[in-house]
Amino acid sequence: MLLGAIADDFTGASDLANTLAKGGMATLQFSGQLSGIAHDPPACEAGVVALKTRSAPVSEAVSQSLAAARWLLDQGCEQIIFKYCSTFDSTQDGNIGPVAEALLDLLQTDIAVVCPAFPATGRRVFMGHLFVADRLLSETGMRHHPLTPMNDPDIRRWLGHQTRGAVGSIALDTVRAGSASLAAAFAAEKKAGRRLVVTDASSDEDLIAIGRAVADHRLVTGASGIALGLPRNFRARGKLADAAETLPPVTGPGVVLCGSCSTNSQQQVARYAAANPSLAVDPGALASGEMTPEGVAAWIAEQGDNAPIIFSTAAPDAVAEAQRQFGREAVAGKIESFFAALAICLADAGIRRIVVGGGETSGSVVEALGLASMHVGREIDPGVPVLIGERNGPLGLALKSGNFGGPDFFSKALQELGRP
Ligand SMILES: Nc1ncnc2c1ncn2[C@@H]1O[C@H](COP(=O)(O)OP(=O)(O)O)[C@@H](O)[C@H]1O
Ligand SMILES: O=C(O)[C@@H](O)C(=O)COP(=O)(O)O
Repeated sequence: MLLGAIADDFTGASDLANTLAKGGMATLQFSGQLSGIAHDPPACEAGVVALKTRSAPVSEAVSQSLAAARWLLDQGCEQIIFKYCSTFDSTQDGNIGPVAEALLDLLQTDIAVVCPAFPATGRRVFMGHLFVADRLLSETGMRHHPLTPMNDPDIRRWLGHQTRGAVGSIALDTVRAGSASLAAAFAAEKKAGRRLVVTDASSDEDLIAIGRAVADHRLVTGASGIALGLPRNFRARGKLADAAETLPPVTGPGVVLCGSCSTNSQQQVARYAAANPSLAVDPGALASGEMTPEGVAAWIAEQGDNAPIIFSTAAPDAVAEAQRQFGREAVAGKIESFFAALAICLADAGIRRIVVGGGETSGSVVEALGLASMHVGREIDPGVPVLIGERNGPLGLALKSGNFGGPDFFSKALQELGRP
């Protein structure tokens, strides 16, 4: 393993794994529970460890990230990526800053880029501010996120709340001024003691230039865009086999599970539910025991050939009401546990294709299914690849970030999982 990554959620991990695989690296996605694979992981050039630490307490996020990093170093990784969300999902108390600083300490290094840009999905950083399409982050649906509402688009300031040390920055003009200028800017930040450097990027070319500039950095942090330029650094050193991997199609019954409440997911759910069997998860019915995973699995078994969708997706006022009634973490946990238990019932009853909406939701589902490692296949929509794991035979998954995917994503993903 040459390049190791730690992702703070599962959709983020598959987004990054997709970029590395498209860049020509033989890539595997591992689940955070490393105990099952620790001694004998399947061979790969890039390994992405998916954690569920985005909304975990800071100390847990740090300790799990360090454990994953140590494991990746033991596998021989020369560089570590810390992958967080392209909308920088976090609170003022963490977790991006504390994890990044702990990784700098572990790797005994004094500099790391911070760049959440992912232009293919409209995320750009300019003058330290994060934009989603033509809006500042704080003016998008991310201000209503159930767990990490993002109200400040200035990544330098937001990260500054989370870190012990001062945060540096490099502007787009410098990124575009050529590799010598960029290298000098990183050197200047390092000399000034600013270890985490928010770096502007607006295009794939910017990200490739940054990738070249950080070839010798032990730690790289960002969204999946930051990995665009990294595979070529290893290729230039003659380290990649460049062997094409094609995955077999996964046929068999399918299901869509969506726990994301993003604006995008709301539209995708409405579109899919209009043409397929659908069931809304009611937090109150979960709390009272009226709705159970077994009951819903039985309902799914009665549906016809069209893959049903089960969703807790709701508009911000309904989410706020459920949170007021049950508590923010409690209701999220209840819904995640429900999807996790449901996924087990379904995978053991013959479902072979599972499309999941939402990062936290995906983490619960994949961890519950006990999928230690997954192969990365073709891209379905920007940032979302086909994944294949093993549970009673091949199991095809697509883990969709709340904000990703076109309006017909769910039908497209089910089709792509089954396509040769
Ligand atoms: N109706 C709801 N009310 C309250 N919380 C919800 C509801 N539906 C989902 N959630 C919780 O909101 C969180 C959504 O996060 P996630 O799955 O990561 O989606 P996204 O990818 O959009 O961020 C999960 O913890 C989920 O359990
Ligand atoms: O970088 C991104 O936007 C995604 O890879 C990501 O992290 C997804 O997180 P969720 O939106 O919570 O699924």
